[in-house]
Amino acid sequence: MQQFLVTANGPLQGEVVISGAKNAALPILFASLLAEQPTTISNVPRLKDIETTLKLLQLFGAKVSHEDDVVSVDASAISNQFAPYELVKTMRASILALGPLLTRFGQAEVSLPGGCAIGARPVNLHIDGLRKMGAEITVENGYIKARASRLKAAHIVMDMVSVTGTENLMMAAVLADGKTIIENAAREPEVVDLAVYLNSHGAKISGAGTDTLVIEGVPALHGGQHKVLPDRIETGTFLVAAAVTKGDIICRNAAPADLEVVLEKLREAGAEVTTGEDWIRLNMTGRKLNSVDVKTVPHPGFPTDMQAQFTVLNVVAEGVGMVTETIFENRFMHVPELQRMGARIRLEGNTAVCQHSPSLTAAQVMATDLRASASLVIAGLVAQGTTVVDRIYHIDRGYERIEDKLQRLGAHIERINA
Ligand SMILES: CC(=O)N[C@H]1[C@@H](OP(=O)(O)OP(=O)(O)OC[C@H]2O[C@@H](n3ccc(=O)[nH]c3=O)[C@H](O)[C@@H]2O)O[C@H](CO)[C@@H](O)[C@@H]1O
Ligand SMILES: C=C(OP(=O)(O)O)C(=O)O
Repeated sequence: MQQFLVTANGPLQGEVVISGAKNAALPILFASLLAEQPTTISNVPRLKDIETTLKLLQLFGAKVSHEDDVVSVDASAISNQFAPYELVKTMRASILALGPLLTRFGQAEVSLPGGCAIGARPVNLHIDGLRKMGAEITVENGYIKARASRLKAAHIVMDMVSVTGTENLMMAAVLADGKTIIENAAREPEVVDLAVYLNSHGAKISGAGTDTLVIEGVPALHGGQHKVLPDRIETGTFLVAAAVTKGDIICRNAAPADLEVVLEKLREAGAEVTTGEDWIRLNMTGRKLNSVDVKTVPHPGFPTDMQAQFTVLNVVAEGVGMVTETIFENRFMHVPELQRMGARIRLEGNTAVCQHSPSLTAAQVMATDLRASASLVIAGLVAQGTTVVDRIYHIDRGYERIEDKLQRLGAHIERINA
């Protein structure tokens, strides 16, 4: 089992290159199952979830090559449509195999997914939408079994905004017979990137980035190329780390437009934030960090995947900051761990009331999910002593070489085999 040892070493300074977005690369890799010719995807981050996805694609019979940040997939000869529990259990996004396999091959059997244990995370919206498109679906022994000779277009109004739910139904609709309309669709940049990928391979999707998607079914997708958009959550995580250490960093290969609300909150917290087309600079030198209230909502609101990092920001900042989580019912697992480091946080329902905690002290803490682990590393950057973060396999699901990137910014962080 690996651990991180993190010791405070003053302000983060320098430049960090942002990787491609995990939550865009994963759906796009599953979308490659729809194409009858080879597809090449670049700016793919090197992450555990990506490795798992590539294994799944190979299991289905796709030919896959992966060099640096470029993945090529040839899904012309898929031989089976079965996604087993052993691979699917670690990764939420594996549910995204369902739509593409079902719509192209008329059948799919996919284990119910794992991923971050931040709530119940049902997949009823995925199943209901596919049923509306004519699929016969049963859920037995932890597996979703779906069949349909050819999916039919439908008018789907989603009960809740769901990112992967929208993505699954959009992918299914691409090869369905007729024009599908998805209302109350997710507007996240990663949904837009998936639509761009699909359209560049022959799909006919309009409305991506709004809450209504219109998808004109086509008989087949062809090959092509795509570059994955930058990871806005990785970017935001480094910016918060710079803010709490009173640092001055530049994130390169970033997408400032996808992070507007987070950048606004960082400015409200007292940071000087400047942006160019593909870079963001955060300068906190000699400035006072103030607490900020945040409430998680679907895009373009404040992202739930930045909530844990802002919880730490509020503990370090002057004042009292309220962090309200409205998307997931169990996304405060970082709070008890931060409390062990001296953080003054009180949970009131779905709000964490974060008080300025004059001195955080190092402790052995346990990563419970991806962004919770990132928040513990950030806390370690300002705590007195050496923080030991356990179970860092969670962080490896979503951050590419986080310790190398932090080290280059001057942080003292080391990966050890415990
Ligand atoms: C791989 C990926 O892209 N993961 C992201 C995706 O997760 P994911 O797509 O799983 O999250 P959703 O947007 O689906 O979840 C939003 C809410 O809807 C609920 N829900 C969802 C589907 C469903 O069928 N029924 C249902 O009730 C969920 O339990 C949750 O309360 O969006 C989340 C919200 O921005 C992010 O935190 C995750 O990082
Ligand atoms: C919750 C997350 O991931 P997943 O949906 O893959 O569990 C995340 O990226 O913060």
